[in-house]
Amino acid sequence: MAGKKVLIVYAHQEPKSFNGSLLKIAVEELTKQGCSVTVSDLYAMQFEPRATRNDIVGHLHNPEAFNYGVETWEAYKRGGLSKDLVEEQKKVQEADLLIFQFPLFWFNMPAILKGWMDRVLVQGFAYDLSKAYDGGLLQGKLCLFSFTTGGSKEKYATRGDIRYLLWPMQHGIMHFCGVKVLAPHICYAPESVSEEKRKEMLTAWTQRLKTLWKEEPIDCSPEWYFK
Ligand SMILES: Cc1cc2nc3c(=O)[nH]c(=O)nc-3n(C[C@H](O)[C@H](O)[C@H](O)COP(=O)(O)OP(=O)(O)OC[C@H]3O[C@@H](n4cnc5c(N)ncnc54)[C@H](O)[C@@H]3O)c2cc1C
Ligand SMILES: [Zn+2]
Repeated sequence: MAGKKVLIVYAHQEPKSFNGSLLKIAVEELTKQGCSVTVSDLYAMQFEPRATRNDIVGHLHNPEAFNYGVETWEAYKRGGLSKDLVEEQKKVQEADLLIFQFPLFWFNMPAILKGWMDRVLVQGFAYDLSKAYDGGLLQGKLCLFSFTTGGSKEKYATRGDIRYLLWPMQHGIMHFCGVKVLAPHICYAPESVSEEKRKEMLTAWTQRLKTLWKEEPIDCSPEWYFK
């Protein structure tokens, strides 16, 4: 929808990859709609995934025993987070929609993207003690997890519901921060299917993006994942 701001957090090393093609489609289609699109290309940025002392500029709240959660919360309040974190938080703050684009690694997101979650979604910025889930500090935003797998759709269907692995990402992270969750977009086994099928999957993503702003978020409750 024209005027909407979208942040795509992208975790693939290779622009010619299938994930790279999905990213390109999203940038082109959303830009065509009049959205302003920002991409955090984590590998290209050499994004630091480790949550360390380096994320705090200046003095520590408690130099005797380092506690990452407490230190980043305190640093956020006094404007003492490292520059790369402040930049990512600004992008999140401005966005109406966050799209995460990645290949599934060990039933989860790649470490570089998990590191983005660990470091950017700081207490005080994304949530607070009494402000979590529907009351999270990133209320009013939408998110969408778009990922590819190695395993086929059929294998995932027989081995159990893929929704289980969405629980920590969608509910544990995004819903916790108050973000509403759109249905995930999963491209199964792009390495194994035919060229024709790959093209079909790319077209389906373009088509979905065309009506994305009309979608209702999922009911991100335990029932959606484990019923
Ligand atoms: C550490 C690790 C852990 C993993 N864990 C899991 C796991 O738990 N579960 C699981 O299911 N999988 C797992 N995988 C597999 C992984 O999820 C897949 O390898 C990945 O999702 C494939 O996506 P890709 O973008 O890298 O594919 P690519 O190999 O980049 O792309 C597939 C094919 O699409 C082609 N292509 C790219 N763009 C286009 C285009 N525009 N038109 C047509 N063709 C195109 C490419 O040339 C390539 O031939 C794991 C992999 C690793 C490395
Ligand atoms: Zn939820």
